[in-house]
Amino acid sequence: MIAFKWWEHVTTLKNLRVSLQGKLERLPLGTIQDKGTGALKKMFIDDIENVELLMAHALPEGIANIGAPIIVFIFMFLVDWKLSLLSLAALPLGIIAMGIMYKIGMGEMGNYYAAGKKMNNTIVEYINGMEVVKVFNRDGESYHRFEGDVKSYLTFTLKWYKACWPWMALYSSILPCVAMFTLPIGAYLVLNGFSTLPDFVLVLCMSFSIGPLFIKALGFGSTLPQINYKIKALEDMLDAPPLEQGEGDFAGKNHNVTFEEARFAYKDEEVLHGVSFEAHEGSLTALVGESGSGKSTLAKLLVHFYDVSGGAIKIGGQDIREMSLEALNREISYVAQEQFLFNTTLLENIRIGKLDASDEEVLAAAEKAQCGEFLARLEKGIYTMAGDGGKQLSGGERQRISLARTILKNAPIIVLDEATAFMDPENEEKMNEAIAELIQNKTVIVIAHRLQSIVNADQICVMENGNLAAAGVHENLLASCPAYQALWNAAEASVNWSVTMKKGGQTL
Ligand SMILES: Nc1ncnc2c1ncn2[C@@H]1O[C@H](COP(=O)(O)OP(=O)(O)OP(=O)(O)O)[C@@H](O)[C@H]1O
Repeated sequence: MIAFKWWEHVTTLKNLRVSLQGKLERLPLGTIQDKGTGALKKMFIDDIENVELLMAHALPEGIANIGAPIIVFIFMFLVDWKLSLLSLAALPLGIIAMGIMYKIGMGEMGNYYAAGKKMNNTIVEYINGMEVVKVFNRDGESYHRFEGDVKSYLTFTLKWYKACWPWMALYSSILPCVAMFTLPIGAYLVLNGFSTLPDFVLVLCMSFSIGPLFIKALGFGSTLPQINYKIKALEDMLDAPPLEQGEGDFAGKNHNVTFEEARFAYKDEEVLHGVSFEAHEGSLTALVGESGSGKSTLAKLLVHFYDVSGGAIKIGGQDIREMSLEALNREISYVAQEQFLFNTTLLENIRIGKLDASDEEVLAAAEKAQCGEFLARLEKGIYTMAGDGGKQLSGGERQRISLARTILKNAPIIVLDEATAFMDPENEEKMNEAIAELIQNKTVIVIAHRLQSIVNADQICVMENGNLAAAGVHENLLASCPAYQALWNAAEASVNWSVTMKKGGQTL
Protein backbone atom coordinates (compact mmCIF):
# COMPACT_ATOMS: atom_id res chain seq x y z
CA MET A 1 0.00 0.00 0.00
CA ILE A 2 2.78 2.40 1.00
CA ALA A 3 4.77 1.46 -2.09
CA PHE A 4 1.72 2.15 -4.24
CA LYS A 5 1.17 5.58 -2.67
CA TRP A 6 4.85 6.44 -3.01
CA TRP A 7 4.77 5.55 -6.69
CA GLU A 8 1.53 7.50 -7.22
CA HIS A 9 3.00 10.69 -5.71
CA VAL A 10 6.23 10.45 -7.62
CA THR A 11 4.23 9.98 -10.83
CA THR A 12 2.10 13.04 -10.06
CA LEU A 13 5.18 15.16 -9.42
CA LYS A 14 6.77 13.87 -12.60
CA ASN A 15 3.64 14.57 -14.64
CA LEU A 16 3.39 18.11 -13.28
CA ARG A 17 7.05 18.81 -14.03
CA VAL A 18 6.81 17.30 -17.50
CA SER A 19 3.70 19.42 -18.28
CA LEU A 20 5.49 22.53 -17.06
CA GLN A 21 8.59 21.72 -19.09
CA GLY A 22 6.45 21.04 -22.18
CA LYS A 23 4.79 24.40 -21.65
CA LEU A 24 8.14 26.17 -21.26
CA GLU A 25 9.21 24.85 -24.65
CA ARG A 26 6.18 26.49 -26.23
CA LEU A 27 6.39 29.86 -24.53
CA PRO A 28 8.03 32.89 -26.10
CA LEU A 29 11.56 33.24 -24.75
CA GLY A 30 10.69 36.66 -23.28
CA THR A 31 8.00 35.17 -21.00
CA ILE A 32 10.57 32.73 -19.63
CA GLN A 33 13.30 35.33 -19.22
CA ASP A 34 10.88 37.67 -17.41
CA LYS A 35 10.26 35.00 -14.77
CA GLY A 36 13.95 34.61 -13.94
CA THR A 37 15.98 31.47 -13.35
CA GLY A 38 15.54 31.48 -9.57
CA ALA A 39 11.76 31.83 -9.73
CA LEU A 40 11.51 29.07 -12.34
CA LYS A 41 13.67 26.75 -10.27
CA LYS A 42 11.41 27.44 -7.28
CA MET A 43 8.33 26.71 -9.36
CA PHE A 44 9.77 23.48 -10.78
CA ILE A 45 11.11 22.12 -7.48
CA ASP A 46 9.56 23.74 -4.39
CA ASP A 47 6.08 24.74 -5.55
CA ILE A 48 5.37 21.41 -7.18
CA GLU A 49 6.52 19.65 -3.97
CA ASN A 50 4.00 21.76 -2.06
CA VAL A 51 1.20 20.79 -4.40
CA GLU A 52 2.17 17.19 -3.78
CA LEU A 53 1.93 17.88 -0.03
CA LEU A 54 -1.68 18.91 -0.51
CA MET A 55 -2.55 15.82 -2.49
CA ALA A 56 -0.52 13.33 -0.48
CA HIS A 57 -1.27 14.57 3.04
CA ALA A 58 -3.77 17.39 3.32
CA LEU A 59 -6.55 15.72 1.34
CA PRO A 60 -6.39 12.08 2.57
CA GLU A 61 -5.50 12.91 6.16
CA GLY A 62 -7.93 15.83 6.18
CA ILE A 63 -10.76 13.60 4.96
CA ALA A 64 -9.93 10.93 7.57
CA ASN A 65 -9.82 13.52 10.34
CA ILE A 66 -13.16 14.97 9.31
CA GLY A 67 -14.80 11.56 8.66
CA ALA A 68 -14.11 10.23 12.17
CA PRO A 69 -15.73 13.21 13.99
CA ILE A 70 -18.78 12.92 11.73
CA ILE A 71 -19.29 9.27 12.75
CA VAL A 72 -18.83 10.14 16.43
CA PHE A 73 -21.28 13.00 16.02
CA ILE A 74 -23.93 10.70 14.53
CA PHE A 75 -23.66 8.50 17.67
CA MET A 76 -23.88 11.55 19.90
CA PHE A 77 -26.91 12.70 17.97
CA LEU A 78 -28.62 9.34 18.46
CA VAL A 79 -27.88 9.48 22.21
CA ASP A 80 -29.15 13.07 22.72
CA TRP A 81 -29.62 15.45 19.79
CA LYS A 82 -29.78 18.61 21.99
CA LEU A 83 -26.49 17.92 23.76
CA SER A 84 -24.78 16.88 20.54
CA LEU A 85 -25.73 20.14 18.83
CA LEU A 86 -24.30 22.05 21.80
CA SER A 87 -20.93 20.36 21.26
CA LEU A 88 -20.86 21.85 17.74
CA ALA A 89 -21.84 25.35 18.86
CA ALA A 90 -18.20 26.53 18.95
CA LEU A 91 -17.59 25.37 15.40
CA PRO A 92 -19.01 28.42 13.55
CA LEU A 93 -16.87 30.77 15.67
CA GLY A 94 -13.74 28.77 14.84
CA ILE A 95 -14.63 28.68 11.16
CA ILE A 96 -15.21 32.46 11.10
CA ALA A 97 -11.75 33.01 12.66
CA MET A 98 -10.23 30.65 10.12
CA GLY A 99 -12.00 32.42 7.22
CA ILE A 100 -10.63 35.79 8.37
CA MET A 101 -7.11 34.32 8.57
CA TYR A 102 -7.48 32.89 5.09
CA LYS A 103 -8.62 36.26 3.69
CA ILE A 104 -5.76 38.16 5.34
CA GLY A 105 -3.29 35.44 4.31
CA MET A 106 -4.29 35.66 0.66
CA GLY A 107 -4.03 39.48 0.76
CA GLU A 108 -0.43 39.40 1.98
CA MET A 109 0.57 36.39 -0.08
CA GLY A 110 1.39 38.37 -3.26
CA ASN A 111 4.05 40.50 -1.52
CA TYR A 112 5.40 37.52 0.38
CA TYR A 113 5.90 35.48 -2.78
CA ALA A 114 7.18 38.43 -4.82
CA ALA A 115 9.89 38.90 -2.16
CA GLY A 116 10.70 35.17 -2.29
CA LYS A 117 10.93 35.25 -6.08
CA LYS A 118 13.22 38.28 -6.00
CA MET A 119 15.48 36.64 -3.41
CA ASN A 120 15.72 33.46 -5.50
CA ASN A 121 16.55 35.39 -8.67
CA THR A 122 19.19 37.48 -6.87
CA ILE A 123 20.88 34.34 -5.50
CA VAL A 124 21.04 32.78 -8.99
CA GLU A 125 22.26 36.06 -10.54
CA TYR A 126 24.87 36.45 -7.79
CA ILE A 127 26.26 32.98 -8.47
CA ASN A 128 26.09 33.29 -12.28
CA GLY A 129 27.69 36.73 -12.19
CA MET A 130 30.46 35.72 -9.77
CA GLU A 131 33.17 36.35 -12.39
CA VAL A 132 32.05 39.94 -13.00
CA VAL A 133 31.57 40.52 -9.28
CA LYS A 134 35.15 39.46 -8.60
CA VAL A 135 36.78 41.22 -11.56
CA PHE A 136 35.09 44.52 -10.74
CA ASN A 137 35.44 44.16 -6.98
CA ARG A 138 31.70 44.25 -6.50
CA ASP A 139 31.60 41.61 -3.75
CA GLY A 140 30.37 44.11 -1.19
CA GLU A 141 27.75 45.66 -3.45
CA SER A 142 26.41 42.32 -4.65
CA TYR A 143 26.37 41.01 -1.13
CA HIS A 144 24.38 44.06 0.01
CA ARG A 145 21.80 43.45 -2.74
CA PHE A 146 21.61 39.83 -1.71
CA GLU A 147 21.36 40.80 1.97
CA GLY A 148 18.72 43.41 1.13
CA ASP A 149 16.57 40.86 -0.69
CA VAL A 150 16.92 38.34 2.14
CA LYS A 151 15.91 41.03 4.64
CA SER A 152 12.97 42.08 2.56
CA TYR A 153 11.87 38.43 2.36
CA LEU A 154 12.16 38.24 6.15
CA THR A 155 10.11 41.45 6.54
CA PHE A 156 7.31 40.18 4.31
CA THR A 157 7.34 36.77 5.99
CA LEU A 158 7.04 38.35 9.44
CA LYS A 159 4.33 40.73 8.24
CA TRP A 160 2.40 37.83 6.83
CA TYR A 161 2.76 35.73 9.99
CA LYS A 162 1.92 38.68 12.22
CA ALA A 163 -1.27 39.33 10.27
CA CYS A 164 -2.29 35.66 10.41
CA TRP A 165 -1.21 34.33 13.77
CA PRO A 166 -3.86 36.03 16.05
CA TRP A 167 -6.62 34.42 13.97
CA MET A 168 -4.74 31.16 13.86
CA ALA A 169 -4.43 31.25 17.66
CA LEU A 170 -8.13 32.10 17.99
CA TYR A 171 -9.45 29.23 15.88
CA SER A 172 -6.93 26.82 17.38
CA SER A 173 -8.29 27.74 20.85
CA ILE A 174 -11.96 27.75 19.97
CA LEU A 175 -12.22 24.58 17.91
CA PRO A 176 -11.13 22.09 20.63
CA CYS A 177 -13.50 23.71 23.14
CA VAL A 178 -16.32 21.35 22.41
CA ALA A 179 -17.34 21.53 26.07
CA MET A 180 -17.61 25.34 26.03
CA PHE A 181 -21.39 25.22 25.55
CA THR A 182 -22.10 21.55 26.30
CA LEU A 183 -20.95 21.74 29.91
CA PRO A 184 -22.93 24.74 31.26
CA ILE A 185 -26.02 24.50 29.04
CA GLY A 186 -25.99 20.67 29.17
CA ALA A 187 -25.93 20.83 33.01
CA TYR A 188 -28.89 23.21 32.90
CA LEU A 189 -30.78 20.78 30.61
CA VAL A 190 -30.08 17.87 33.00
CA LEU A 191 -31.12 19.85 36.08
CA ASN A 192 -34.40 20.82 34.42
CA GLY A 193 -35.17 17.33 33.20
CA PHE A 194 -34.63 17.91 29.47
CA SER A 195 -31.72 15.41 29.39
CA THR A 196 -30.52 12.58 31.61
CA LEU A 197 -27.23 12.54 33.52
CA PRO A 198 -25.88 9.32 31.85
CA ASP A 199 -26.60 10.78 28.37
CA PHE A 200 -24.94 14.04 29.40
CA VAL A 201 -21.77 12.24 30.60
CA LEU A 202 -21.69 9.99 27.51
CA VAL A 203 -22.10 12.90 25.05
CA LEU A 204 -19.48 14.94 26.92
CA CYS A 205 -16.96 12.07 26.82
CA MET A 206 -17.57 11.45 23.10
CA SER A 207 -17.34 15.15 22.25
CA PHE A 208 -13.81 15.29 23.74
CA SER A 209 -12.63 12.90 21.04
CA ILE A 210 -13.88 15.23 18.29
CA GLY A 211 -11.76 18.29 19.13
CA PRO A 212 -8.22 17.00 18.48
CA LEU A 213 -9.32 15.39 15.20
CA PHE A 214 -10.92 18.63 14.04
CA ILE A 215 -7.80 20.58 14.94
CA LYS A 216 -5.65 18.13 13.00
CA ALA A 217 -7.93 18.36 9.97
CA LEU A 218 -8.13 22.11 10.09
CA GLY A 219 -4.38 22.40 10.77
CA PHE A 220 -4.02 22.03 7.03
CA GLY A 221 -6.25 25.07 6.74
CA SER A 222 -3.32 27.34 7.53
CA THR A 223 -1.36 25.88 4.61
CA LEU A 224 -4.25 26.26 2.17
CA PRO A 225 -3.65 29.95 1.30
CA GLN A 226 -0.01 29.16 0.43
CA ILE A 227 -0.85 26.08 -1.58
CA ASN A 228 -3.70 27.89 -3.31
CA TYR A 229 -1.29 30.67 -4.31
CA LYS A 230 1.27 28.21 -5.65
CA ILE A 231 -1.34 26.31 -7.62
CA LYS A 232 -2.50 29.60 -9.11
CA ALA A 233 1.08 30.52 -10.08
CA LEU A 234 1.50 27.10 -11.71
CA GLU A 235 -1.84 27.49 -13.50
CA ASP A 236 -0.86 30.98 -14.73
CA MET A 237 2.33 29.51 -16.14
CA LEU A 238 0.52 26.59 -17.76
CA ASP A 239 -2.14 28.96 -19.16
CA ALA A 240 0.33 31.63 -20.42
CA PRO A 241 -0.21 32.33 -24.12
CA PRO A 242 2.12 30.06 -26.08
CA LEU A 243 3.89 30.86 -29.32
CA GLU A 244 1.59 30.83 -32.31
CA GLN A 245 2.30 27.54 -34.00
CA GLY A 246 0.44 25.10 -36.17
CA GLU A 247 0.38 21.34 -35.99
CA GLY A 248 1.57 21.03 -39.55
CA ASP A 249 4.79 19.77 -41.04
CA PHE A 250 7.06 21.86 -43.21
CA ALA A 251 5.34 22.29 -46.56
CA GLY A 252 7.37 25.09 -48.18
CA LYS A 253 8.14 24.93 -51.89
CA ASN A 254 11.86 25.48 -51.26
CA HIS A 255 14.11 26.86 -48.51
CA ASN A 256 14.02 30.54 -49.40
CA VAL A 257 13.60 32.56 -46.20
CA THR A 258 11.40 35.64 -46.52
CA PHE A 259 10.92 38.41 -43.98
CA GLU A 260 7.73 40.29 -44.91
CA GLU A 261 7.31 43.62 -43.11
CA ALA A 262 8.47 41.90 -39.89
CA ARG A 263 7.85 43.95 -36.75
CA PHE A 264 8.82 43.11 -33.19
CA ALA A 265 8.97 44.60 -29.68
CA TYR A 266 10.61 42.79 -26.75
CA LYS A 267 8.36 44.70 -24.37
CA ASP A 268 6.74 48.03 -25.24
CA GLU A 269 9.47 49.47 -27.42
CA GLU A 270 9.48 48.27 -31.02
CA VAL A 271 12.98 47.19 -32.15
CA LEU A 272 12.12 46.01 -35.68
CA HIS A 273 9.96 48.34 -37.74
CA GLY A 274 8.79 46.34 -40.76
CA VAL A 275 11.82 44.55 -42.20
CA SER A 276 11.51 42.85 -45.62
CA PHE A 277 14.12 40.81 -47.47
CA GLU A 278 14.58 37.37 -48.95
CA ALA A 279 17.47 34.98 -48.34
CA HIS A 280 17.68 32.58 -51.26
CA GLU A 281 18.34 28.86 -51.18
CA GLY A 282 21.92 28.04 -52.08
CA SER A 283 23.14 31.55 -51.27
CA LEU A 284 24.75 33.42 -48.39
CA THR A 285 22.99 36.43 -46.90
CA ALA A 286 24.92 38.54 -44.41
CA LEU A 287 23.22 40.77 -41.87
CA VAL A 288 25.37 43.73 -40.89
CA GLY A 289 24.71 46.88 -38.91
CA GLU A 290 25.67 48.73 -35.78
CA SER A 291 25.32 47.06 -32.42
CA GLY A 292 21.65 47.05 -31.38
CA SER A 293 20.34 47.52 -34.93
CA GLY A 294 18.29 44.29 -34.73
CA LYS A 295 20.40 41.60 -36.46
CA SER A 296 20.21 38.96 -33.71
CA THR A 297 16.52 39.70 -33.20
CA LEU A 298 15.87 38.82 -36.85
CA ALA A 299 17.67 35.49 -36.32
CA LYS A 300 15.71 34.77 -33.13
CA LEU A 301 12.43 35.50 -34.88
CA LEU A 302 13.36 33.14 -37.71
CA VAL A 303 14.01 30.29 -35.28
CA HIS A 304 10.69 31.22 -33.61
CA PHE A 305 11.95 32.11 -30.14
CA TYR A 306 9.36 34.90 -30.34
CA ASP A 307 6.30 35.69 -32.47
CA VAL A 308 6.49 38.68 -34.79
CA SER A 309 4.15 41.44 -33.67
CA GLY A 310 3.43 42.35 -37.30
CA GLY A 311 4.18 41.00 -40.77
CA ALA A 312 5.37 37.45 -41.34
CA ILE A 313 8.39 35.20 -41.78
CA LYS A 314 8.07 32.51 -44.41
CA ILE A 315 10.11 29.54 -45.59
CA GLY A 316 9.42 28.47 -49.15
CA GLY A 317 6.20 30.51 -48.97
CA GLN A 318 4.92 28.85 -45.76
CA ASP A 319 4.47 31.05 -42.67
CA ILE A 320 6.60 29.63 -39.84
CA ARG A 321 3.57 29.98 -37.55
CA GLU A 322 1.76 27.36 -39.63
CA MET A 323 4.26 24.63 -38.80
CA SER A 324 5.04 23.02 -35.46
CA LEU A 325 8.22 24.08 -33.64
CA GLU A 326 9.57 20.57 -34.17
CA ALA A 327 8.98 20.83 -37.93
CA LEU A 328 10.65 24.24 -38.06
CA ASN A 329 13.60 23.00 -36.01
CA ARG A 330 14.18 20.21 -38.49
CA GLU A 331 14.68 22.82 -41.22
CA ILE A 332 16.98 25.23 -39.36
CA SER A 333 20.32 25.05 -37.57
CA TYR A 334 21.07 28.06 -35.41
CA VAL A 335 24.53 28.75 -34.03
CA ALA A 336 23.97 31.52 -31.49
CA GLN A 337 26.48 34.04 -30.08
CA GLU A 338 26.46 32.36 -26.67
CA GLN A 339 27.09 28.65 -26.90
CA PHE A 340 25.45 26.66 -24.14
CA LEU A 341 26.73 23.19 -23.44
CA PHE A 342 24.95 20.77 -21.14
CA ASN A 343 26.92 19.20 -18.33
CA THR A 344 27.31 15.88 -20.04
CA THR A 345 30.08 14.54 -22.28
CA LEU A 346 31.16 16.54 -25.31
CA LEU A 347 30.06 13.55 -27.39
CA GLU A 348 26.48 13.84 -26.10
CA ASN A 349 26.58 17.61 -26.50
CA ILE A 350 27.34 17.19 -30.19
CA ARG A 351 24.83 14.36 -30.59
CA ILE A 352 22.04 16.84 -29.70
CA GLY A 353 22.29 17.82 -33.37
CA LYS A 354 21.08 14.36 -34.43
CA LEU A 355 19.94 12.10 -31.62
CA ASP A 356 20.24 8.86 -33.58
CA ALA A 357 23.78 9.61 -34.83
CA SER A 358 26.36 6.89 -34.20
CA ASP A 359 29.54 7.69 -32.23
CA GLU A 360 31.47 7.55 -35.52
CA GLU A 361 29.20 10.19 -37.08
CA VAL A 362 29.64 12.42 -34.02
CA LEU A 363 33.42 12.03 -34.16
CA ALA A 364 33.44 12.84 -37.89
CA ALA A 365 31.39 16.01 -37.26
CA ALA A 366 33.75 17.02 -34.43
CA GLU A 367 36.70 16.53 -36.74
CA LYS A 368 35.11 18.67 -39.45
CA ALA A 369 34.38 21.43 -36.91
CA GLN A 370 38.12 21.52 -36.04
CA CYS A 371 37.56 20.07 -32.56
CA GLY A 372 40.20 17.36 -33.08
CA GLU A 373 43.12 19.43 -31.87
CA PHE A 374 41.65 20.45 -28.51
CA LEU A 375 39.94 17.08 -27.95
CA ALA A 376 43.37 15.43 -28.29
CA ARG A 377 44.61 17.60 -25.42
CA LEU A 378 41.83 16.45 -23.08
CA GLU A 379 42.55 13.33 -21.09
CA LYS A 380 39.16 11.76 -21.87
CA GLY A 381 38.86 13.36 -25.31
CA ILE A 382 35.30 13.58 -26.56
CA TYR A 383 34.13 11.75 -23.43
CA THR A 384 35.15 14.73 -21.24
CA MET A 385 32.31 16.35 -19.29
CA ALA A 386 31.56 19.85 -20.54
CA GLY A 387 31.11 21.31 -17.03
CA ASP A 388 28.18 23.46 -15.93
CA GLY A 389 27.03 25.37 -19.01
CA GLY A 390 30.20 24.29 -20.81
CA LYS A 391 32.37 26.34 -18.47
CA GLN A 392 35.32 23.96 -18.71
CA LEU A 393 35.88 24.97 -22.33
CA SER A 394 37.07 28.22 -23.85
CA GLY A 395 34.72 30.39 -25.91
CA GLY A 396 36.29 29.20 -29.17
CA GLU A 397 36.11 25.55 -28.11
CA ARG A 398 32.46 25.91 -27.21
CA GLN A 399 31.82 27.45 -30.62
CA ARG A 400 33.49 24.55 -32.37
CA ILE A 401 31.41 22.02 -30.40
CA SER A 402 28.33 23.99 -31.37
CA LEU A 403 29.42 24.00 -35.01
CA ALA A 404 29.90 20.22 -34.83
CA ARG A 405 26.27 19.94 -33.66
CA THR A 406 25.21 21.98 -36.66
CA ILE A 407 27.29 19.89 -39.06
CA LEU A 408 25.72 16.74 -37.63
CA LYS A 409 22.22 18.16 -37.95
CA ASN A 410 22.82 19.12 -41.57
CA ALA A 411 19.64 21.24 -41.84
CA PRO A 412 18.84 23.05 -45.11
CA ILE A 413 18.83 26.51 -43.48
CA ILE A 414 21.80 27.68 -41.42
CA VAL A 415 21.81 30.76 -39.20
CA LEU A 416 25.22 31.74 -37.86
CA ASP A 417 25.22 34.51 -35.29
CA GLU A 418 28.82 35.72 -34.86
CA ALA A 419 29.95 32.14 -35.38
CA THR A 420 33.65 32.93 -35.26
CA ALA A 421 33.53 35.71 -32.68
CA PHE A 422 35.87 33.97 -30.19
CA MET A 423 38.31 32.61 -32.73
CA ASP A 424 42.00 33.35 -32.99
CA PRO A 425 43.07 33.91 -36.63
CA GLU A 426 44.42 30.37 -37.09
CA ASN A 427 41.30 28.67 -35.76
CA GLU A 428 39.06 31.13 -37.53
CA GLU A 429 40.56 30.09 -40.84
CA LYS A 430 40.00 26.42 -40.01
CA MET A 431 36.49 27.06 -38.83
CA ASN A 432 35.72 29.07 -41.95
CA GLU A 433 36.80 26.07 -44.01
CA ALA A 434 34.39 23.90 -42.01
CA ILE A 435 31.64 26.47 -42.43
CA ALA A 436 32.32 26.71 -46.18
CA GLU A 437 31.75 22.97 -46.48
CA LEU A 438 28.70 23.02 -44.23
CA ILE A 439 26.84 25.74 -46.07
CA GLN A 440 27.12 24.39 -49.58
CA ASN A 441 23.71 24.44 -51.36
CA LYS A 442 21.97 25.74 -48.25
CA THR A 443 20.17 28.92 -47.29
CA VAL A 444 22.71 30.66 -45.11
CA ILE A 445 22.15 33.74 -42.99
CA VAL A 446 25.27 35.05 -41.28
CA ILE A 447 25.38 37.83 -38.73
CA ALA A 448 28.83 39.36 -38.89
CA HIS A 449 30.57 42.28 -37.24
CA ARG A 450 33.75 41.98 -39.26
CA LEU A 451 32.75 43.15 -42.71
CA GLN A 452 35.94 41.78 -44.29
CA SER A 453 34.63 38.25 -43.74
CA ILE A 454 31.41 38.78 -45.72
CA VAL A 455 32.48 40.94 -48.68
CA ASN A 456 31.82 38.00 -50.99
CA ALA A 457 28.33 37.32 -49.65
CA ASP A 458 25.61 36.93 -52.30
CA GLN A 459 23.52 39.51 -50.46
CA ILE A 460 24.35 41.91 -47.65
CA CYS A 461 21.42 43.35 -45.67
CA VAL A 462 22.32 46.55 -43.84
CA MET A 463 20.32 47.07 -40.65
CA GLU A 464 19.98 50.52 -39.16
CA ASN A 465 17.92 51.17 -35.98
CA GLY A 466 15.53 48.29 -36.63
CA ASN A 467 15.06 49.11 -40.33
CA LEU A 468 16.60 47.61 -43.44
CA ALA A 469 18.68 50.49 -44.82
CA ALA A 470 19.67 48.64 -48.01
CA ALA A 471 20.39 45.21 -49.46
CA GLY A 472 22.81 44.25 -52.22
CA VAL A 473 26.35 43.12 -52.90
CA HIS A 474 29.43 44.73 -51.37
CA GLU A 475 30.46 46.91 -54.33
CA ASN A 476 26.96 48.28 -54.91
CA LEU A 477 26.39 49.03 -51.26
CA LEU A 478 29.76 50.71 -50.97
CA ALA A 479 28.79 52.98 -53.83
CA SER A 480 25.22 53.74 -52.77
CA CYS A 481 24.50 53.08 -49.07
CA PRO A 482 25.83 55.68 -46.55
CA ALA A 483 25.15 53.36 -43.59
CA TYR A 484 27.24 50.61 -45.22
CA GLN A 485 29.97 53.09 -46.16
CA ALA A 486 30.17 54.16 -42.52
CA LEU A 487 30.41 50.54 -41.36
CA TRP A 488 33.05 49.75 -43.97
CA ASN A 489 35.13 52.81 -43.09
CA ALA A 490 34.98 51.88 -39.43
CA ALA A 491 36.00 48.28 -40.28
CA GLU A 492 38.95 49.50 -42.38
CA ALA A 493 40.01 51.92 -39.65
CA SER A 494 39.99 49.16 -37.06
CA VAL A 495 42.28 47.01 -39.26
CA ASN A 496 44.67 49.97 -39.70
CA TRP A 497 44.47 50.74 -36.00
CA SER A 498 45.40 47.15 -35.18
CA VAL A 499 48.44 47.37 -37.52
CA THR A 500 49.53 50.68 -35.94
CA MET A 501 49.26 49.21 -32.46
CA LYS A 502 51.40 46.24 -33.48
CA LYS A 503 53.99 48.55 -35.01
CA GLY A 504 54.10 50.46 -31.73
CA GLY A 505 55.23 47.22 -30.13
CA GLN A 506 52.28 46.86 -27.82
CA THR A 507 50.44 43.66 -27.25
CA LEU A 508 46.87 43.57 -28.40
N1 LIG B 1 15.95 40.23 -24.42
C1 LIG B 1 15.79 41.52 -24.73
N2 LIG B 1 14.91 42.29 -24.04
C2 LIG B 1 14.73 43.59 -24.36
N3 LIG B 1 15.37 44.24 -25.34
C3 LIG B 1 16.27 43.56 -26.06
C4 LIG B 1 16.53 42.16 -25.80
N4 LIG B 1 17.46 41.73 -26.67
C5 LIG B 1 17.78 42.79 -27.46
N5 LIG B 1 17.06 43.88 -27.09
C6 LIG B 1 17.09 45.20 -27.73
O1 LIG B 1 16.68 45.04 -29.08
C7 LIG B 1 17.48 45.84 -29.94
C8 LIG B 1 18.10 44.97 -31.03
O2 LIG B 1 18.98 44.05 -30.41
P1 LIG B 1 19.78 42.93 -31.22
O3 LIG B 1 20.44 42.04 -30.24
O4 LIG B 1 18.87 42.34 -32.21
O5 LIG B 1 20.84 43.83 -31.98
P2 LIG B 1 22.14 43.38 -32.78
O6 LIG B 1 22.14 44.20 -34.01
O7 LIG B 1 22.17 41.90 -32.95
O8 LIG B 1 23.27 43.84 -31.78
P3 LIG B 1 24.73 43.20 -31.56
O9 LIG B 1 25.46 43.35 -32.86
O10 LIG B 1 25.32 44.05 -30.49
O11 LIG B 1 24.55 41.78 -31.15
C9 LIG B 1 18.50 46.55 -29.07
O12 LIG B 1 18.02 47.84 -28.82
C10 LIG B 1 18.51 45.73 -27.79
O13 LIG B 1 18.76 46.57 -26.69
